[in-house]
Amino acid sequence: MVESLRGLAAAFALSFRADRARALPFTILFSLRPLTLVASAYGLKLTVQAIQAHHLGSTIRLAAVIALINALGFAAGSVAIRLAVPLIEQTAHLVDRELVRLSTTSIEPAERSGWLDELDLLAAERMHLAEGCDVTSLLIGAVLRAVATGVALAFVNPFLLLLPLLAWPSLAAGSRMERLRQRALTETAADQRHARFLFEQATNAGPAKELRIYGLRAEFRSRHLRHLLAADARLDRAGLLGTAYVAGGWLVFAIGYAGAVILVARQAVTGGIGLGDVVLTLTLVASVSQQMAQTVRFGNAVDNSKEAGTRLLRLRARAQAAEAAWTGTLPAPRRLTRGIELRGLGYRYAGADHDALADADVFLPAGSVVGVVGDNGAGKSTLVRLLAGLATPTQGSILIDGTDLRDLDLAGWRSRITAGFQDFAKPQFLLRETVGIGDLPRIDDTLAVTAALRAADAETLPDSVGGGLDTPLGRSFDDGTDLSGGQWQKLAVARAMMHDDPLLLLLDEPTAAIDPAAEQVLLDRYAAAARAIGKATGAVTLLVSHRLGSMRDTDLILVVRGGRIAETGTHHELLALDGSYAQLHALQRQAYR
Ligand SMILES: Nc1ncnc2c1ncn2[C@@H]1O[C@H](COP(=O)(O)OP(=O)(O)OP(=O)(O)O)[C@@H](O)[C@H]1O
Repeated sequence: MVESLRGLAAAFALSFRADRARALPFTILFSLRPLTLVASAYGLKLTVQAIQAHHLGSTIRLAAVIALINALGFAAGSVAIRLAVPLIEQTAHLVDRELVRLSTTSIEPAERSGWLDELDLLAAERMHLAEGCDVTSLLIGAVLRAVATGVALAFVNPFLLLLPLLAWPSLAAGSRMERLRQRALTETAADQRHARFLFEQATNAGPAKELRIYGLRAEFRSRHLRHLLAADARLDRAGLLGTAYVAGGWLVFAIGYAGAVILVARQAVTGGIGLGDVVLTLTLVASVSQQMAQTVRFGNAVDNSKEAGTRLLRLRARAQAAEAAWTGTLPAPRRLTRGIELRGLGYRYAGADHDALADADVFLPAGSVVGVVGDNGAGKSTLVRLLAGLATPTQGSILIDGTDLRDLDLAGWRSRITAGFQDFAKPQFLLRETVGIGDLPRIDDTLAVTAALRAADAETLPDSVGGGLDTPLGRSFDDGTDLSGGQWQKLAVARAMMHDDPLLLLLDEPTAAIDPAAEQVLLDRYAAAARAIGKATGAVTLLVSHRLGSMRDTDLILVVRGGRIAETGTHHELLALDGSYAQLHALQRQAYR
């Protein structure tokens, strides 16, 4: 209960953060507006009494006051609605910014798939968060109206106070219905995610090609449908059960409503109350039922916002906990003098039954270029993630010139890393920015961008795309130029060359999309640049690759197998060892002969 109220408060607070100037008057107007209905019913009672007493002056004055109250209520309602639209839009923008922030937390929570499911659900519920202020004001208004109605009815007959209580089951049923729906949504998140990924694969130009060639359209359609149907069936079951609860709740209220009308009619006939009280009671009782119908309808909206707000708080807490695991504050060294040591290093993903990396003990000397090879799933990318501080070790440690990486300030360490990945980003920016973001302060430094492009064997790219460095890249621009996979990857490598004083250069399969001739040129240039940087700052370069040809000139090679570092040495030492590296090397030589 407390947790879900905190969720609603979090959703409510978002609107105040997004647009306080609109949120405050909106909340006041929308919350107080329902009170005008109770005030108007009370005015009606006084008017009937004035008519019965034949006071024309009082009757006219009271009628004028009722008209004024109603006009105020109407005006408050229309101003609030005008404020609501831009307020919800502004809040939705803030929610989007928060979603981007959460999905790019500096350290990923270890349980990544659960984390991604929650993020997906929150993205789908973004409008429930954006409407947090709307529904909270509605709730405050409903509570104020219920209290005022209760007080007015209690003066007529204290038993009438039971009526709002009898409305409770239908409210509780509405909220139960929403909880059932939310549980069903959480339980079907995996099916919905599968369905969405299959849909994206089928509708995305690149992957859709394979679907056509392999005749997979029917297979994809049936798998997509299977996941959708599984999710729908579970949601339908929750919907049916919820509807049964709500119908039961309404039945209880209908019985109470009939009882209230009979009670007041009896009291009036026996002379217990006057006509004014009858009018007051019937107006308020009718309005209670109307309010209940509205509250059940909007009760779902309140529950939706509560759920979305609770999910937001949960995700914030998980992101915070993951980031809090990194407590270091020491600045990164200006240069590496000794190197990087992996001491008993290991990592196990949350929920996994085995270590992705275990007992890694190896020293990477300052200024060296280190190659990492191994089968798919051996643990190479996990090592890269640990070195980049994207995840924290679950075993052992990484020592940077003798200092535990976790004792270093994360942002400071990251500012001294460059990285190029196989699954590189395709930012929809100008060409110069696509490279320049590798070192944000120098995003517009033409000389630095050009040098980085040269180091990535991409110096001719700006001219070949036609618009030079200022060419907009990507399909999100009207006049944007899309690049080939290899061209995008060269820009990712160029980004990794923007920094001029890194301590660690990470390249995880940086040339997978690049043709062999261009790959050799790129790796030669990259290695030359990396060695120059290594001389200046003692930087260690880590190159993950399946192509052993690119390992020949490295200073040290780590062969990773089944999450362990199985062999270490130079290319020649490993060939002489005649182990798995030598076997792989022989295999690749045969393949390329
Ligand atoms: N997010 C994750 N959650 C759970 N397990 C994961 C996750 N990412 C990777 N793993 C597991 O960790 C192990 C090591 O994966 P890793 O990505 O480090 O391998 P890799 O050597 O880089 O493989 P590849 O050459 O295919 O890129 C694998 O068994 C993989 O299934």
